Amino acid sequence: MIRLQGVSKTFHPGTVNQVTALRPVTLDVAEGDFITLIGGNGAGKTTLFNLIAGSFLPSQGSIRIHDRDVTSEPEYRRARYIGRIFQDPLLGTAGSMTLEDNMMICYRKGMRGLRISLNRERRSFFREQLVHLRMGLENRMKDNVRLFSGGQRQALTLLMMVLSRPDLILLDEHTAALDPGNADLVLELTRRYIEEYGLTAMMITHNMQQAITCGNRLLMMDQGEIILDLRGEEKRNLTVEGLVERFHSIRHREMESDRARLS
Ligand SMILES: Nc1ncnc2c1ncn2[C@@H]1O[C@H](COP(=O)(O)OP(=O)(O)OP(=O)(O)O)[C@@H](O)[C@H]1O
Repeated sequence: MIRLQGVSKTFHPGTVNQVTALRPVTLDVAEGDFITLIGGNGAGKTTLFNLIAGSFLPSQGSIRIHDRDVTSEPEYRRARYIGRIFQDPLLGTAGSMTLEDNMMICYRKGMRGLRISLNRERRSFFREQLVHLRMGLENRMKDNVRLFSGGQRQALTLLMMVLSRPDLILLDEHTAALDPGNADLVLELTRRYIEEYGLTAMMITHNMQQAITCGNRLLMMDQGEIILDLRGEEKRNLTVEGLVERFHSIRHREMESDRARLS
């Protein structure tokens, strides 16, 4: 479904500020893959997401999605079929609009631009979807979203993204800014939606246990390279200690200081 061929990114090339954020990466993502992505600070995870989402152009290489070369397609066009959720729960919803209007925008996007309006039938469909969040939001459809908590907004962002029926979802530490209760809830919803709708997803996390338990494939990055790509039995049998050892045997050094945070 996605093919990155020799994709790299160097910022400020030829200057004293030159940074190689991503060394040439070749990666195939299959339809229905749920990939967890881990790695220390500055490993290149967000850069990889930015390149897939089209936030900037690669220095080298090509990106194909559904067999179409999208290497130079701008971000706003890719946003039609790529959904992205960030750490900041305020980014995914429009705070000054009502909950039902927020949902309608995404629903319309999922209908690929069909001119549809918010009627009784759709309101009741939205209400039904909100009941599944178990946050009581089905009774607050006329409230402005800015009144909601971070956890409620992130759960809503997730639901709205599903309504927009993206081909690929990019989750950039989307539970990291939430309190533990809400983080668990949003993660559980994420897993449920991905499974129920057969979504293709990539999720950056700093939590190694989460990376091991979620998804069907795990990538580990370090210094702009993908150093591990595990799936199937190999992924299922992973432990946090095993992963730390794999890192050590590949890189011949300890995992950086955030090892505690990683585990
Ligand atoms: N726009 C930019 N300009 C210059 N350097 C950048 C830019 N974006 C990222 N970098 C650098 O590229 C490297 C990789 O950064 P990236 O954000 O992809 O890492 P990451 O794995 O997501 O890290 P973290 O877990 O800390 O968010 C870092 O050295 C970073 O400082």
